[in-house]
Amino acid sequence: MEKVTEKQLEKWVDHIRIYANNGKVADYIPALKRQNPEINAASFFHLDGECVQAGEADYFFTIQSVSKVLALAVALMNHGEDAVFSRVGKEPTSDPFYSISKLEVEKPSKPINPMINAGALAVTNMMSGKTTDDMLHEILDFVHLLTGDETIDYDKEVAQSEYNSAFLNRSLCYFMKQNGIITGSVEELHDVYTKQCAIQMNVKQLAKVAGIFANEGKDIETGEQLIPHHYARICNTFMGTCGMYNQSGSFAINVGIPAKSGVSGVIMGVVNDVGGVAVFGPALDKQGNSVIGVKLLEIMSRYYQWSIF
Ligand SMILES: NC(=O)CC[C@H](N)C(=O)O
Repeated sequence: MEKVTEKQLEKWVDHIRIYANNGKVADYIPALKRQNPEINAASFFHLDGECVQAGEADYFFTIQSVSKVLALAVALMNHGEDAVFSRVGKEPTSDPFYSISKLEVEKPSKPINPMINAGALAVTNMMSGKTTDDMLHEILDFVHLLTGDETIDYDKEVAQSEYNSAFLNRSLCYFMKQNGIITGSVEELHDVYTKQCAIQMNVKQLAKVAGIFANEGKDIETGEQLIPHHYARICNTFMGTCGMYNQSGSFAINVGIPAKSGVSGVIMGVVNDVGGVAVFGPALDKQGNSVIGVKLLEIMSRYYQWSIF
């Protein structure tokens, strides 16, 4: 298969810039509203270790919902499949990521999957640490392990801004607490969740993380199994079926790779046995996915024939 070259990537990133006009920066988290819609960046991490990038590849953004995949991997490694899936389902949904409706109608009342907010909150509630700091560090330590970069931290301003305004997410938690899906303090859970969403990375670091999911959970340089293969597969499957929220179906048709987006405007994509891709551009479509991110992945998938279908 032809390799992704920096020259080609630069050409595409330049070409898709204009599509940012079709979207809107997320504004329900006040600190995200300030993001510049013109910024865009992309990176591809090949499984032979070569990393190419284009645009503002050193720009740090918060990973937001991409953290849902990482927390899920940690929860699976800590507790195993049965425990995790006793608290969260495995099915896709046509509801938006912040929806509460299925919690009320589904019996038993567990969140439909771990890629929507309710499911992710239930997963974060499974971190083993005793204090909120320990819980956050389980996720951060995992990010450090995958990237090999211990300087990665969270953006305090974005975390605080979401913490101050996340009333809908609190409602999801109270609903789940009433139904025995989560335990403990809702405020403490929010403290951890908003900080995990505010973990800061650039596209190069995130493309490397995606590369590990594309490499059966193994470190790209050393081959060390960082995530058990079966759990990496579960994460990839969730990305493939639910990672783009209620756009996962059309994304599967148009792109056809496991991917996870976040409302900051990031998308992480997994090209199995080939490499990991990360794209950033803060203007979002109606479903909350980066407009230029989706566009770029459509172009790349078509050109390199990445679709798994
Ligand atoms: N789609 C997203 O990226 C959502 C993440 C965001 N922190 C929230 O919970 O609303």
